[in-house]
Amino acid sequence: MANSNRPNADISHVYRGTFIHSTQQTALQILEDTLLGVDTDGKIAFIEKGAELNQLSQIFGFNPSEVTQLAQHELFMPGLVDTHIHAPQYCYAGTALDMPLLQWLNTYTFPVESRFKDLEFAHRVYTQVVQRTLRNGTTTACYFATIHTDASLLLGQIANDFGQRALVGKVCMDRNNSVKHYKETNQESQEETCRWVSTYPLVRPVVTPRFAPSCTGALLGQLGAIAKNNNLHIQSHISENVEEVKLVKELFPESESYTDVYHKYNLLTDKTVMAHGCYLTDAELALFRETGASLSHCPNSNISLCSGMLDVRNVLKHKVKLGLGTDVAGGYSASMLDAVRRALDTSKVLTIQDPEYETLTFEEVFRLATLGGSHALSLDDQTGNFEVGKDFDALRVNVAAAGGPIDMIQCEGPKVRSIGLNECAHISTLINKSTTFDFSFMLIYHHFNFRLFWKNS
Ligand SMILES: O=c1[nH]c(=O)c2nc[nH]c2[nH]1
Ligand SMILES: [Zn+2]
Repeated sequence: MANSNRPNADISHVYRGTFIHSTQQTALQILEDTLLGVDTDGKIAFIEKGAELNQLSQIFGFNPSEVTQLAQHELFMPGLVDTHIHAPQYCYAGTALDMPLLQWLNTYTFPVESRFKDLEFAHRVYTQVVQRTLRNGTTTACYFATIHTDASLLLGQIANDFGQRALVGKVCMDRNNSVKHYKETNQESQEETCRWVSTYPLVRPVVTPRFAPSCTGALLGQLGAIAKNNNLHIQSHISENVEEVKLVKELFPESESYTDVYHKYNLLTDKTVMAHGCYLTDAELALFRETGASLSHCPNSNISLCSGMLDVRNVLKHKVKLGLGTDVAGGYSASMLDAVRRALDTSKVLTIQDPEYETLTFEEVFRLATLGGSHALSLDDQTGNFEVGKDFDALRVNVAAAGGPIDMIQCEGPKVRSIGLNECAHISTLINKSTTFDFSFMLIYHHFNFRLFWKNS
């Protein structure tokens, strides 16, 4: 029995069945007939083989008859981590994808985001995006809100009330020549960011310069200082599209690169997550590695806005922390399952272009959507996989749910012990299972308390 267990823990729940997750060493580990104990704080107290039941029940003082046994077609996987999503943009997700980034922002995004001054409207959209992402299995989300502090506070409150682990950023921008009413003065942006970070005790506030083109150097510097003085997370966008990279060169001629702009203003730290990074050079990736900053790969958005394709293999080679993001509404789907599929598609397109290119495996992308995301957000001490001491932040997936999209097909021959993407696979596969979320799925999330959500919602 592993000596990392916590025998003094008060056990509130014990589960027995199949658990799948990633570790640093193994992209996908399938643990069959496994026992997992959760303490009264919602933390994992032990993970052991089913055969150890009697011994564990004595050590931890629980009754073996109270163990929850998963059915044959069920499993637990870690909650999905969306490292980059714009909550206000959920209201137009799936539309308005007919322009490249900078024109898209001016034409659609800024006018829509300016409406979030209206708290009633914000409440409606934010409730929907939190409910939808939870139903899709996203137990941790790193949100961009808008420039409006009160509406951003509301998003944090809503995520907290629904039990989603959320990092939320009040967007900062003191530069916007196209939609003039959707920007702040430098002073407002600074003062409102300070109000934002000091008001919210429950949800982690993130310092959020929208991206270099919408902030003056002065504001970037002030935000870097606020983050440093309060030890806060930072999020922004970087090197998403060619025109944007060119614009940054023009706006910040003194900087060596786009990455250097953020670095100069102390915005690259081990609590920074930057979305996209499609056009980062090796030298810029080395700077990410050096500073501990991470990237959020948002493949749906990159394709939908015709921005580019991230070379994930190269990012991993540079040992830069990497998670996946939906980037709603540049990405049209609020599902991390979709992000997994698009990440694989992009990797395969890179292989089509260059047959020598080492395509990502499904297992590697599963890890990006779970452990990789928690690592990218510096939350890997709390979530991302099933390790003793972490929160039991899990999805209980039932592939055989009545009315679900998966057909269970009995077949002769060797038992297939794998998970994958294909909705028509012989053996039900994990990612297929996750598409049953709306039908069958029970989300168990021990964040603040033990809670159970959406059984057969
Ligand atoms: O995909 C994106 N969505 C946005 O809202 C945004 N703002 C700056 N850069 C951005 N990229
Ligand atoms: Zn974005």
